Amino acid sequence: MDKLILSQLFKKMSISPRSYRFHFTYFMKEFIRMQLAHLLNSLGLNYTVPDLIEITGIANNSKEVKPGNLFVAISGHEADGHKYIDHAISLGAVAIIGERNLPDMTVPYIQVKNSRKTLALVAKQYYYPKNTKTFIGITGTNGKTTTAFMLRHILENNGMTCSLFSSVYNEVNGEKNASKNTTSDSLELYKQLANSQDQIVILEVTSHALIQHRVEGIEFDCCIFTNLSQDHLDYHLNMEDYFEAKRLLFTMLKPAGKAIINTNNDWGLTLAADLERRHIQTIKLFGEEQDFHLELEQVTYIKDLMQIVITAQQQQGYMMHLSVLGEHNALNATMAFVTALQLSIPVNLAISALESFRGAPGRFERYKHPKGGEVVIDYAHTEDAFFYCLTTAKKLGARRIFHVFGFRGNRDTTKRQSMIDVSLELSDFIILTLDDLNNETSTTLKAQLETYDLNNKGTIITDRISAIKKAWSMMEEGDWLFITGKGQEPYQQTVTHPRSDGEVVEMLLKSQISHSSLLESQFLTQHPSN
Ligand SMILES: CC(=O)N[C@H]1[C@@H](OP(=O)(O)OP(=O)(O)OC[C@H]2O[C@@H](n3ccc(=O)[nH]c3=O)[C@H](O)[C@@H]2O)O[C@H](CO)[C@@H](O)[C@@H]1O[C@H](C)C(=O)N[C@@H](C)C(=O)N[C@H](CCC(=O)O)C(=O)O
Ligand SMILES: Nc1ncnc2c1ncn2[C@@H]1O[C@H](COP(=O)(O)OP(=O)(O)OP(=O)(O)O)[C@@H](O)[C@H]1O
Repeated sequence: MDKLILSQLFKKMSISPRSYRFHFTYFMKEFIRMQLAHLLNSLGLNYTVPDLIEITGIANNSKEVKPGNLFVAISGHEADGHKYIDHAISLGAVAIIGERNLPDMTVPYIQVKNSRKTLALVAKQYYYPKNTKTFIGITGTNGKTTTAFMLRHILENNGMTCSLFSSVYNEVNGEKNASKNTTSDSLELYKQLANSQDQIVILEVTSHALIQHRVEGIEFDCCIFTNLSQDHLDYHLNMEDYFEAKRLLFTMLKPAGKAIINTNNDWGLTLAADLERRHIQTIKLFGEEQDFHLELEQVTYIKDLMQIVITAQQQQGYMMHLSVLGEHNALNATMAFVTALQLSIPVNLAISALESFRGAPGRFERYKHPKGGEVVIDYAHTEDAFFYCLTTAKKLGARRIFHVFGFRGNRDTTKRQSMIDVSLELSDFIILTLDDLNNETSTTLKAQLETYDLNNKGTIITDRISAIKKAWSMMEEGDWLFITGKGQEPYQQTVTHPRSDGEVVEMLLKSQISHSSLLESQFLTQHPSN
C-alpha cells in the first residue's frame, strides 16, 4: 500500500491532514514486511533460511498468529508455547523460534538459548529498529508509579510529550490503553513504541520484567532506583535474588546514561557503590554519608500542603509546596525533580510543575468523611508503604487511625505478618478483608486471615465493601481511615460487579446525603454477607 492510496483512504475516513504523519507511520508498521533472513542476520543469528520467506508480523501467542507471522514459542510459567507450534502453523506462521530441540518441522525452526530474550530482540528489530526517543526506566519496590506520574507531569508541563508504561495504564500519543502487566511484554512494548510519536518514554520496570527480558534492547538515558523492601518472594528466592533482578536495569543504561539512586536504604547504597565502581554516572539521594548529591532536607505540613526543601550539594535549597502528602511522596518528588533537571528542565519550572501535581490515581487519594475525618485510598501493599502512610496521618495529628486491608491470593505470603505488625503498631483498629483472589477461593483466604493474631485491635470482615462500610461507620471528627491494597483498581472478587474502593467511598458519601437505603440494597444484592 503506498502513501497516495493511504492519503485517499484517510480522506474518506475524515482523518485530518495534520495527523497524516501519525497515521502513515501506524499503517506502514501494520503492513511492514521483512525478509526472515534479513531479520535473523541483523541480529547475528546465524541460520540459513530461504531468502524468499517474508515476515508479516511477530506473535508469541498462537491464538494471535496471522498468515505470514513469525511465531516465538516461550516456555512460560503456566503454559509451554512449544506445544502450540502446530496451532501457530495452522494459522499461517511461516517460521518458528523456540528453545527446544524439535526436529521435522514443516517451516523453518530457529532454535535459540532463550526465547524471551530473542523475542525482545526480533520485536525491536522488526517494529522499532531506529531509536529516536529518550528512555527513562524506574525500578524499586514502591514509588515507581508515583515517580513516573510526577516526572511525566513536569515534562508535559514543559512542552515535552511522553509515552508512559505503568501499572495504572499505558499512554501513547495521548491515548490510554489498559496494561495487563506493569511492564508490558516486549512484543507489545515494541509495537507501541513503533506507534509512539512522543519524545520521551517513561517505563516502570519491574523485577519480573527484568527477569523475563521484557525491556531487553532498550537503552536507557536515566534509570531510577526508588527503594527495595520485602515483596514478591513468591517469585524471587530471597531479597538478594530480588535485588539482583532490579540491578539488571542499570546494565541497560546508554554509555552516557545516568543512574539516580535513592540511597536512604542499604540496597540503594550497595547499588550506588557498584555503579560508581563501574564508572557509571550516579546521582545519589538522601545518603547518611558525606558524598550524597541531593538531600531531602525538610518535610513540614502547612495546612493541606507538604512543604519540602531539597538541598543540592553546596548549593541553596529548593523549596516547594506539594499537594500530595507523605514523606514517601516527598522522596518520589525529589527523584522526579532531579530526573527532570537531567533532561534540562529549568529548576523553577520543575518546581512550579511539581507544585501543580495533584497525585497519581489510587495513591494517597483523599476524601473528607462527613463527620470531619479523613479517608485515604492507597495502593500500599508492603510493610514499608504501610509505615509511610500511617505515619503521615500521625504527623498530621490523627485522633484515631482505622485501617482496612487484605492480601492478594497467590502472592508472597511471607510479607503478611510484618504488614499486620506495622499496622497494629501505628493504627488503632484494623479490619482485615479480602483483596484480589487470584485463583484462590475466598474460603481459603478467609482461613488464612484467621490465623493472624490481631491483638484485640481488629476484626475480619471478608466482604470488602462491608469492611469499608464498618470502618466508615466508626469514624468521628479527627479520625483517619486508610483503605489500602487496591488503589484505583476495581476489586476483582465480585467479577460481575467490580468496584474500586473509591467508588465505594463515593457511594458512602452520597448515602450520607440521601441514598442510604439504595446503597444498603446494593450492598445486599451484590455482596451477600459472610
Ligand atoms: C508469572 C508471570 O510473570 N507471568 C508472565 C509471563 O507469562 P508466561 O510467559 O509465563 O505465560 P504462560 O501463560 O505460561 O504462556 C507461555 C506462552 O505460551 C503462549 N500460549 C499460551 C496459550 C495458547 O493457547 N497459545 C500460546 O501460544 C503464551 O502466549 C506464552 O507466550 O509473561 C507474560 C507476558 O509478558 C506476562 O503477562 C505474565 O504475567 C502474569 C499475567 C502476571 O500476573 N505477572 C505478575 C506476577 C507480574 O509480572 N507482575 C509485575 C508487577 C510486579 C510489581 O508490582 O512490582 C508486572 O510487571 O506486571
Ligand atoms: N518512595 C516510596 N517509598 C515507600 N513507599 C512508597 C513510596 N512511594 C509510594 N509508596 C507506597 O507504595 C504504594 C505504591 O506506590 P506506587 O504505585 O507509586 O509504587 P509502585 O512501585 O508502582 O508499586 P507497584 O509496582 O506495586 O504498582 C503507594 O500507594 C504508597 O503507599
